[in-house]
Amino acid sequence: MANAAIKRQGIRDIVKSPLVAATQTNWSWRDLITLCKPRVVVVMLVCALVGMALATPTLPSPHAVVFGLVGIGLSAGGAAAFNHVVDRRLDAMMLRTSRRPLASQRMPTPVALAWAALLSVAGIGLLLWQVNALTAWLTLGSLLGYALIYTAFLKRATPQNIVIGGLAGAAPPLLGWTAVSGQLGPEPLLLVLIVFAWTPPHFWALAIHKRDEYARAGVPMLPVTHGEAFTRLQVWLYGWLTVAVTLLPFVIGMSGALYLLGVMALNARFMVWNWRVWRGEDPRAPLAAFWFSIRYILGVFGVLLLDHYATGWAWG
Ligand code: HEM
Ligand SMILES: CC(C)=CCC/C(C)=C/CC/C(C)=C/COP(=O)(O)OP(=O)(O)O
Repeated sequence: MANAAIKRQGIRDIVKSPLVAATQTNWSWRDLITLCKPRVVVVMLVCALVGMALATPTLPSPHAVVFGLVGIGLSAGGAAAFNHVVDRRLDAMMLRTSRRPLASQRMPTPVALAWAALLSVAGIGLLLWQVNALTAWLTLGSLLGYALIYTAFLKRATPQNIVIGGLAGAAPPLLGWTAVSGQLGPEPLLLVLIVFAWTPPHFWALAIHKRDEYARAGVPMLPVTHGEAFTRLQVWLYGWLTVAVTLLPFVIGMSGALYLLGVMALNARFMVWNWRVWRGEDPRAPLAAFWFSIRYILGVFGVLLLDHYATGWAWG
């Protein structure tokens, strides 16, 4: 009886082998959207839009805004789809990611690969054709930075993976800025620095909550390699770094008093959550801090935008 069960299991394994799975077609069009990590990309596009607005004292040209956002969005979606392809086996080992189209084997890998390539070529091509070469090459750098350097190498190699890889995710405000102005400058680099400093508290809060899953899958995230207490301290310290960096737009005169007030209120709540993570007394704090971090980054870019136009109108 036991032998028969083992045989049936074996047959199930053969049926589910990668070769057979590659011919499965029970995926839907919605899976193509899932591959793009749409909610992450939308927040990135908000950051890019703020970069566009801040690049000029007047309103940015609708042409640069529309083609810039579509090009950056397609490229980021393509990068995310490549991440699903590269990580498909790893994603299958973690509950949070196991239902993804490739991890669950409901979509053949070549379909996802073709989709990732199509989005990426369309995105970079559109930026080259309708926006400018600088934005196209910087976007390509971010795409490769996330899809290749972070996903295929850093993620599996070092607990500093998200710190270094965070540079690719932090690029959108700079991409928005160059799409409108065609040039680099200290201001857009400061916007990148804000997202860059925010990434560790954003991600490590979640990684603390998902520590056991990462450990089982063998991914060297900081709570796995250096323990939970050390990671909680890092969330607290990078939280302070983020606070310091978010004050710089006011310090260098890029943003006004409205920004300062807004960002101080956001920083206070952000640090309350990071403090709760650091203390480690509330087991729900890391996940709550992770979700707040998303509202926080939207809030920071929201007040940057509000301040830019409010100050502009006040000056007439
Ligand atoms: C290397 C840098 C980053 C890492 C490692 C990271 C990691 C993660 C992870 C693991 C999740 C959970 C995803 C899920 O369960 O579906 C997540 C969610 C999220 N991240 Fe990040 N992130 C990074 C950068 C960013 C950036 C730059 C932004 C936007 C500016 C961002 C915005 C979001 C949003 C909006 C969500 C929620 C998605 C949802 O609701 O499903 N992340 N991040
Ligand atoms: C062109 C451009 C702007 C590119 C940026 C691309 C992009 C969508 C970056 C997202 C950052 C992110 C969610 C990382 C998590 O990856 P993970 O693999 O560690 O998380 P997972 O386990 O949820 O897949």
